[in-house]
Amino acid sequence: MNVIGQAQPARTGTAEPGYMSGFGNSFESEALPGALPVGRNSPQRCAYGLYAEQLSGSPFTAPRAANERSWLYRIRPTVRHIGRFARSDAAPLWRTAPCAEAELPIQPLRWGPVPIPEERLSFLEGMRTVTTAGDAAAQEGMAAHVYLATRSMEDEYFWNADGEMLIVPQQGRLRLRTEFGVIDIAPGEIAVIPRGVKFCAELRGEPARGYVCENYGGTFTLPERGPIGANCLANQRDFLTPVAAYEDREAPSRLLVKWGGALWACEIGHSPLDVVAWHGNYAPYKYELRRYSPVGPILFDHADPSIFTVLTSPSGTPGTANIDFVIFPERWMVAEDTFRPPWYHMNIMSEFMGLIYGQYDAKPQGFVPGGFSLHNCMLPHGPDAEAFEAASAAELRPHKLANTLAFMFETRLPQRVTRYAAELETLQRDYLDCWKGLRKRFDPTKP
Ligand SMILES: O=C(O)Cc1cc(O)ccc1O
Ligand SMILES: [Fe+2]
Repeated sequence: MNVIGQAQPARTGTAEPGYMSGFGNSFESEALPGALPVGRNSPQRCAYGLYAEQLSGSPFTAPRAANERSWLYRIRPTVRHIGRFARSDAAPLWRTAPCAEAELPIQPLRWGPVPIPEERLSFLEGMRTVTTAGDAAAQEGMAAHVYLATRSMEDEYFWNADGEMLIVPQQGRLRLRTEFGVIDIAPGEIAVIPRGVKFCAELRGEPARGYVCENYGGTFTLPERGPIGANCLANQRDFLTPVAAYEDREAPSRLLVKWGGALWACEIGHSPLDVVAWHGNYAPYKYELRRYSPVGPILFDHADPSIFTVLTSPSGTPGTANIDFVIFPERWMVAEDTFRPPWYHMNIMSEFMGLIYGQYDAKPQGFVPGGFSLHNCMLPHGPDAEAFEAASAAELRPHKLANTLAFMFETRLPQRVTRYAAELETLQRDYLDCWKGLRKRFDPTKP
């Protein structure tokens, strides 16, 4: 589906969000009538004196299904949105793989939520890396971050050359002003900002906290549905991409770029969010996680959590994800003669989990909203003793797991913990004790 966005008057940092629906579409949108060239990408002279610029998210020669690019019609080309770059320490706790600065004993790890400080922190300044995996320069792997934001970015803009950013708010709403348009997100929603797309993050009310998966590898896409068919899980039409909205703003501004694991900054005299029209399939989007239609066991057994995959970042090996973004949403539990919570598990993939709200069935205590856990490659995990006892004794009536939303960033690559995470006060040094109560129950005389 292609939708031409509503024409919007020229505005300066005040545009309200408007969206087009679909996933991976060839979208087109213009904020001024006729700004988008018709039937061509590079006219000799663009309307309104705009410059044409292509943004390539895949190599030119990527197969059609994985080929991603957009054409942007803008007030200035990006070469005029940069100046003399100098290293910046604006995000001192942001780390990039490979990063081997800390060593914790191998074991399952869990942290309580990081308190939001009084200090004024922008979305970038408040980025704290918890784990890194792979190698950003090899374009594989990921980093899991927590962000804490107590102020809006003002006349500050950012692009990430190292990866795309999947933003998972846990508390507080954000307005993301991007080159492609404006996206609002709140807890329960996610947004994806592709690699190279300029944006700034503003608070919409209370201070914000959430998680970010920085994806160095293949861009997130929808998983195959296989025998599930054409519907359910994350449906394409529920993904929303913003309509064009530009800023024609002349003001002393700072542009920050994360490139090669380092943060760089330069001073510029205007907003780089100056795209008046654009078309293509490489663009930011948002998604309301409550729209996810879960499919699961309706007679017996607990299916692999891959049935709850929202987005997947492919690696070169089919079926082996660079990252799976998986959620554990509200759902009915109906399986008969079944231990319903997650089973005990060891996995070649490495599992970073977070909780947006509610309670997670395998960990009724200790895993709290805003907290996170890491069950790394081939390290055991599973329901705590309390969850095991309750699930083993429960009367198996249909039961709704309501008001709960946990998620997992699962990667084929082991995740290394940063020094920040290793030294974090909320690291639960007694995490292993949650399984202590799993006493020996074996009795060879009682089949
Ligand atoms: O709880 C976890 O750590 C994740 C998880 C979920 C699930 O449904 C099955 C196995 C598993 O490890
Ligand atoms: Fe697991």
